Amino acid sequence: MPPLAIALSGISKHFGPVAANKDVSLSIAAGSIHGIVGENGAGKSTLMSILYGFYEADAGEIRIAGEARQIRSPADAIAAGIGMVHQHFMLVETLSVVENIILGAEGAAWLKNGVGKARAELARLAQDYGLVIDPDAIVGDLSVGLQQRVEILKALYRGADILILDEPTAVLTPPEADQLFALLRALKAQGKTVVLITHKLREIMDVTDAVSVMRRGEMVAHLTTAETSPPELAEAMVGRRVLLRVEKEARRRGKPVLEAVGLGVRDARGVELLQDLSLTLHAGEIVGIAGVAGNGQSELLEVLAGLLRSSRGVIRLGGRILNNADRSPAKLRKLGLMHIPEDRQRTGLVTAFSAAENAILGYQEDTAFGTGLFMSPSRIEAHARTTFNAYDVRPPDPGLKTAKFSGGNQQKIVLAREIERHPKVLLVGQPTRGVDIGAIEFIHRRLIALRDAGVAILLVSVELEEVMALSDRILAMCGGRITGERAAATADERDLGLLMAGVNERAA
Ligand SMILES: Nc1ncnc2c1ncn2[C@@H]1O[C@H](COP(=O)(O)OP(=O)(O)OP(=O)(O)O)[C@@H](O)[C@H]1O
Repeated sequence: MPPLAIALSGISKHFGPVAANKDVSLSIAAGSIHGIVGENGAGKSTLMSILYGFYEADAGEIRIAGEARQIRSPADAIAAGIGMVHQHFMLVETLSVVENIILGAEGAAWLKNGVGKARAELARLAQDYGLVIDPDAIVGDLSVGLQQRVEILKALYRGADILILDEPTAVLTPPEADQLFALLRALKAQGKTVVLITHKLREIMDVTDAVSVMRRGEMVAHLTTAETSPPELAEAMVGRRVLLRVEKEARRRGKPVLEAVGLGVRDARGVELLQDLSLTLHAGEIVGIAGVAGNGQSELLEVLAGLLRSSRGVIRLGGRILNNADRSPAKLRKLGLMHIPEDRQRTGLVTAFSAAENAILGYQEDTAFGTGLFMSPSRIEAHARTTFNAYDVRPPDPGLKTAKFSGGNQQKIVLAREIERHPKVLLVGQPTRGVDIGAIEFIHRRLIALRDAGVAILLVSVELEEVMALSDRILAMCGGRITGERAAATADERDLGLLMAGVNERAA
């Protein structure tokens, strides 16, 4: 038997009435890449937070490299050789890479001699793992992929032998994800142990040696990756068979509903983020946007949703021209244009509010919930209970603060709110980010049902597979422009990849 890097036994953790971990045991071989999968709210992050000392377990034992350890704080975890890369990075954006890496590790002396030592160490790590990065770059100026690299370097700098990554690819573009996996393999080759939480079964199959499955707080399966398959994993996670592809029938689209002609958007410095962009959304169709993140897709959604002003161009909704003043999100909602924003934490939710309040955010003036001082808490709560049951939000507790829900369940609260308001036009950004596969299946079905009912849907997703599966038409974007259009039924990945890089072979 190879030595175990991590052996957890009998770990339990309650949050009030919620049993987030129930008598969980987990063994991870040293020098392996070990995946952890499970539905939203299954308890994956909680288990890893216990291992990293954010939470203390109610019961159970932690052994690291064979030795029983009390881990009461991240400092204890770091001392035990554990590093963690969180879903939301914990870097100081105004500091440089090297400053971030030594921050907290070197005490007050870092100003004088810490930097020199850290530079040498960074150069060594760059050499060993191909982790090239400019030590003097300001972290806030780096892409998300590079910021994640800084987090990994930070853990390695502190001597981590075990690296935990919580949904690391949720925020990465596909090429960045490939680079990350190359790095994880290099870490493994050097004898490090990697724990990877992800919802993407493709990633589990690609990169892990073994995988553990959690369901409703319990560990339900430990499998060798080479001996399992995505359908088997999906079934173990969800407790039923999951359809891993989208089923939709061809439909004839209706009249144009939303039209944009010659749209332009500039940032504060005058840089053009959208250039001369035109598109038409028809009733009963899903138009997908394919593009590498950062090529104007986010701005397109935001300008159509009234969150960003256009510098030029015309937007027509239901045949009527809307000027900038007509286009506040509240006015657009009244006209039947709903928006599921890409970033649930920043624009989708107020996480300090209760789940019931978030479930009506933006629609609080609906008289169904009472008016003004006479808002009806019982009606708001009943509304939340109904939608949470329909969308399987866990726990289905309207009074719980939204920050206390797992990421995927927060996403479901936003989706339910916008989808169930009977939109005419639905703008959707990253609908399944951080969402488990059972819920993805459900969300995809809801979107197809909306389209079949005549809703015009614009879909932005970094998952090209999702864009190809859901859309009727695909528009590729590069550099703030639309570089080509394809019917989804005949689109192929290579051709779309070229369009996303700005090359239109068919037009050439
Ligand atoms: N600080 C907290 N207070 C109250 N409840 C919590 C807290 N943290 C987690 N929970 C609850 O514990 C359960 C497990 O959550 P956890 O974040 O571990 O799930 P997860 O498997 O990581 O989910 P996801 O895939 O959506 O990230 C959920 O029901 C969640 O609402």
